[in-house]
Amino acid sequence: MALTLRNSGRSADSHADRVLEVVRGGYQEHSDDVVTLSWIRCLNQYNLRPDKPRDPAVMGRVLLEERRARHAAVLECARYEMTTLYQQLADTEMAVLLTDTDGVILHMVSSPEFAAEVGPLGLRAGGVWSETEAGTNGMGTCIAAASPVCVRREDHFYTQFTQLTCSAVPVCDPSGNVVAALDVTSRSSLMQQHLLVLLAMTARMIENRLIDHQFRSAHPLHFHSRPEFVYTLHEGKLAVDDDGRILAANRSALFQLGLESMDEIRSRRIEDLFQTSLQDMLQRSASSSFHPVVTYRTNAASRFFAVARRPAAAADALCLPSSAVSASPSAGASLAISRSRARPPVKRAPAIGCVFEDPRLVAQMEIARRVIARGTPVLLCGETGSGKEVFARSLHEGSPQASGAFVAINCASLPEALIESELFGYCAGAFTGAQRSGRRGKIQQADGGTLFLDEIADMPLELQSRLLRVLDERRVTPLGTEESHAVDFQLISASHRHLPTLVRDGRFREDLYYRLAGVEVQLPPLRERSDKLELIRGMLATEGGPDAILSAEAERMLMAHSWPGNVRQLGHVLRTAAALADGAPITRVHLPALAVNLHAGHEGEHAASMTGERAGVVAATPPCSPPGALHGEHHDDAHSSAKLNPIQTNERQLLLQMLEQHRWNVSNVAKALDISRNTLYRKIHKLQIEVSHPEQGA
Ligand SMILES: Nc1ncnc2c1ncn2[C@@H]1O[C@H](COP(=O)(O)OP(=O)(O)OP(=O)(O)O)[C@@H](O)[C@H]1O
Repeated sequence: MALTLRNSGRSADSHADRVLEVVRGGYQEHSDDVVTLSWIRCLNQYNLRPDKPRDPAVMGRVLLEERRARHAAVLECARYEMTTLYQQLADTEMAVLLTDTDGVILHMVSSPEFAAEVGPLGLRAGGVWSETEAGTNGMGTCIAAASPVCVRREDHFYTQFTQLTCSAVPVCDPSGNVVAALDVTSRSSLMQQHLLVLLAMTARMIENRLIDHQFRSAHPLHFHSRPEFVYTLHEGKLAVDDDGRILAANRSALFQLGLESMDEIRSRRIEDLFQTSLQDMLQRSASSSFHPVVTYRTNAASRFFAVARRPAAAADALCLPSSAVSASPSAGASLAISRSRARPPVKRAPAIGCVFEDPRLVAQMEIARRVIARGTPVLLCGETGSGKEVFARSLHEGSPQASGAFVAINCASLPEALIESELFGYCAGAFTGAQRSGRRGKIQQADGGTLFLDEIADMPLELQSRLLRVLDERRVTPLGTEESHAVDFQLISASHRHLPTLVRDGRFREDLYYRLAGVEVQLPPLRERSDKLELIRGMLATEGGPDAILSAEAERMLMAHSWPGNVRQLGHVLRTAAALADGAPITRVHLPALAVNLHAGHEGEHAASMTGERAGVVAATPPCSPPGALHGEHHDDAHSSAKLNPIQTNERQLLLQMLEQHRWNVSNVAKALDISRNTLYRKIHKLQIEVSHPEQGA
């Protein structure tokens, strides 16, 4: 009943009246609705009045820094995960926030524009969002209720926050106590269920990192009832001392062992839980190259797959290169290592003949450069031959690790059995046929540089979990040895297949997908690139030699072709044409493969784009413009977006795409984006989009 009234827009004149009516109307007695309970606390316990809003409370710099120092461990473990979450959500009108248990914002990730908009509300570092200060809100209510919450617009206690929607989850320390709230606050109230799942996953990653961070001198023990879940976010994780006593456990460990709280597991021995000892587990794990080994629950038939390892601190002392040791004296070494080596980005000209002038590509490159410099992995998607590897090399060359190696591995071209040793390397005598001296794997070769995993969709499932672990821990363990090595590399992966579909079909790990796709770059197929002419001319010089000349007719044919094989096919055609012309200008007779297509005209274009769709290509690049006025819009688009910054250019493309999808009906687009028409018009104006199309059905 309270819930119905709370959500009703008709039964009270204003938001504040509605809050008062729900709380005082006697609906609260049997309510277990988290928001109603929070309203009751605000009014009855904290004496807040929804009709008397307070000025936002914001902590001064000195006090904030003191707090940050006190919460240094959780902050260090959360920063990277928060940035990754922000990039995955890819919404400029939202912020990812972390508060301590007093509701003080310790860290916030958002666009500068959104930060400027919400700063006056107190949504910034130092802002105090406890329920006692800010009434019902995502962060404060999550802490008060010690559970995940979603506080949509009118769920807020104070009217001034009803433009925002917040979802938040608690983050626990290795003792199981709530130490922080992780929150996403945005203008949109859509997809909150989905968001809560992502937030919970991010909180689990932070909690797992906290265990590693706090118990570096303990043996980590990873386990799950299914072997493929070991080394993933779903694994049970224990920290065990030299005597086999359990010091800490993550939530999954408690759940799988059927225990309720940390108190039930702390100080128990491995033998109390499993039919094995720590020493036995360490030995068997080492001889299986750290693939999970079978063990059973003590006094029960439940079977688990587990791996035990030496403490990270001991392994560091043995394996870290001296530069890394001296650069990271703190306990958080594995996190500090990658930052300690950061070098300023090296600006290099792209390789000769490498053309990237399409504004979308330029914007994508700019974004990719920025994130890879901060250690975030980049996933390149695009049709075969669209230039993913060329893009990856170019990205590496302009990155802080450009002086390191660019190490590429094609997961589709290696036999499954070889990928593992190629990636992780092996020590002397690891298996029959291994080189006597052992071999450094590609991951170690990429240390200090960039690892490029091409056709990542073809990586076998078992290896996906090992790769995930390397990415989480930034350490690699070659086959046949127990010693792990700290590694610091930039990761770029690529696929022409639609990874979310493979995830849905259970053929690709979801957690690895999210790990790889820190930022997802969609490379447009050649037929959609606005720099096609520059590419043709640039590639003619590399493929045909400096003397190769194109006749106007040949250039027209090349421009009109639909290029199902993309840039690679263009290269072949130009090479063949230059050889056939033998120094004379290239004409129609030197392009026999294209002659048919010229007459086929638009049919060819359409067929090609359909082929792309059938092959499961993600439609994140704008579809080919429909004929007529909209076509003109796209040409204009390329021209005017040159004045925008890369993020705005990207935003503009997305908005154009939506406007086209909704046949330029601004009202429908505003509805789909869950913003007002005025806000949308302001955006359209800011992003220099000309709306010459009359609204249809508005
Ligand atoms: N921007 C570019 N400028 C010049 N040449 C390019 C460009 N992009 C791609 N090429 C050429 O096109 C060919 C294919 O490029 P690349 O191997 O990067 O494509 P890919 O998308 O990685 O292909 P696959 O999906 O088959 O791995 C290469 O020979 C490369 O030289």
